[in-house]
Amino acid sequence: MTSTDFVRQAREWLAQDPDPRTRAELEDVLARGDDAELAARFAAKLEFGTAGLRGELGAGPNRMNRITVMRAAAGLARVLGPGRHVVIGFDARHNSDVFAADTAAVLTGAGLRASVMGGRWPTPVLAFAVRHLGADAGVMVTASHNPPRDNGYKVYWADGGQIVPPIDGEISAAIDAVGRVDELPLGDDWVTLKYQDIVEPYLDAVTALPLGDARELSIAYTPLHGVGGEVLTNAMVKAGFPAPVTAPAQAEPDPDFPTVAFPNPEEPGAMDLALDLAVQTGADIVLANDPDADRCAVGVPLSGDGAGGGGYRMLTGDEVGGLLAEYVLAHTTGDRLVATSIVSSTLLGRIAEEYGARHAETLTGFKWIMKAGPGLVFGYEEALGYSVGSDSGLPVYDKDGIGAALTVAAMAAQAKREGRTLADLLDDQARRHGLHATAQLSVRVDDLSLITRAMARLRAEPPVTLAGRAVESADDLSAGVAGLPPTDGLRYRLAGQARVVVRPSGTEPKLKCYLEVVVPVGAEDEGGVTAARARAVQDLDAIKKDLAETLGL
Ligand SMILES: O=P([O-])(O)O[C@H]1O[C@H](COP(=O)(O)O)[C@@H](O)[C@H](O)[C@H]1O
Ligand SMILES: [Mg+2]
Repeated sequence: MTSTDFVRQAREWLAQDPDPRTRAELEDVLARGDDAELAARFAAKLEFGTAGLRGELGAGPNRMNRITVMRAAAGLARVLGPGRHVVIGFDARHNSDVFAADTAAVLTGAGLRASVMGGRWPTPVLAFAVRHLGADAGVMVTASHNPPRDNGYKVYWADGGQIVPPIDGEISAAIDAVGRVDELPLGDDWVTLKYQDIVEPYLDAVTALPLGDARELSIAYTPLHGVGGEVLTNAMVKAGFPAPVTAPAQAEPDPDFPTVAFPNPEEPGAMDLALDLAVQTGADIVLANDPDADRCAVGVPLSGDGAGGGGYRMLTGDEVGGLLAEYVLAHTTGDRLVATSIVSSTLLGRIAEEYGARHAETLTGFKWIMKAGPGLVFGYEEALGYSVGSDSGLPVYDKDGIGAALTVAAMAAQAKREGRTLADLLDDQARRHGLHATAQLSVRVDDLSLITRAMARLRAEPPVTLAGRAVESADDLSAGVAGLPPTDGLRYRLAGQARVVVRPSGTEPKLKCYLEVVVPVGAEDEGGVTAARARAVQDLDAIKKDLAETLGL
């Protein structure tokens, strides 16, 4: 396409854009004759990725804006049809409330029913609401943990899980068939859901999870400037825990996330304030939610006696996933399924076997984990996402940072009562199954083509060894392996039970490499778990270093 085509498209865009800010921005791009900027906005469009539509705010189909959102809502309306009921939630990001109202206006204008959250509540509240209200679909306006300039649109179906193929494709096709947004009929008769209509029932559901009866625990917490604070605190108090001490500078929702480079507990530095707070208050554990509170990060004291004076370390999502899996399996009965993604730890399979439960692996993304099969009582992924269930099933068919935080607190309080810590429970698991240690190498790029080229290079010249370990097998996930749908990714199995998966992120301009090593735990007089941990760190670092060189990014 030529720059003249993009100029024409930009003018058509301007003629229907209801937002004066994006109009002014696009007028400026046109006035400057910035062809590269026009192409970045008009040469592609946002597509449903790992977690719905997600992208930078701004004018054009490849950006999040009122037109993109109204078109998405119109597409959704066409697939669902008149009379159907959609629940809509939104976080505290720039324009999230406007996008939620636009969605409700388009849906009701098309003859559907819409219920809109009356406050900026967590994503799991929306996921819960879809099932609780018996709605046909849900929309959550959020870009989760992305930088402040981004926003996004998660779509849920009647089962309360995020959409997967073929429904996402049907909605995309319906979006493509939408004409001008200024010709869409708009309604204004939607229902506003109050706290007691939906957050209260959500709290009833998550506090009904098996949480034991130990409650003595001091928690340092941060919602990372997102929407988790109020609901998490209320959930903890309702369950009988002391209210967590929250990092004051990050307690209230703020779309600019001023104290962190990236509002993602996985990113370096994001947990600093919460970790400082834990040291000051001598907390037993550190908890964090990502800004839409569907993720949960956990930190534990470094010193063996559980006192915080020696500082804290953040657990990996796989460590928390392993602990939660065992907790859920110990508190449920019957034929149970636990699931994780292919980029997460293989330890889950071992734990499942120990408890006589079934185990499944899915593609990355909670939308897939929730579709793992019947009898699912627990799902998790390394990216700090967990859905915790009980004998009566899962309260939320998506990851739930609040339900996970409650369960982690219950586990930590029970351990504390027994004079132990979560770190001790991790050591127990390592002794039984070998130390399964995971790490991530993630490279952020400005130019997405660097990722495409790196993947192509790996396919053309697969590594033969990594950190001195032979690559025993290489799977190209784009061919669809082990019955999984095809996806862009490569999986290497290395000598000595190590594994590496490389894939482009579906939510951010990043290439992600997921590493796992399994280190046998020797006798205590040979150093036991401590020695195995030291060895795992060395092994993971060595693989990371070699991989970084191989990628050349
Ligand atoms: O943003 P969230 O918290 O919803 O999290 C989303 O993105 C994560 C990272 O995905 P990717 O590796 O493709 O960037 C996924 O693991 C997760 O399932 C998805 O819901
Ligand atoms: Mg999130």
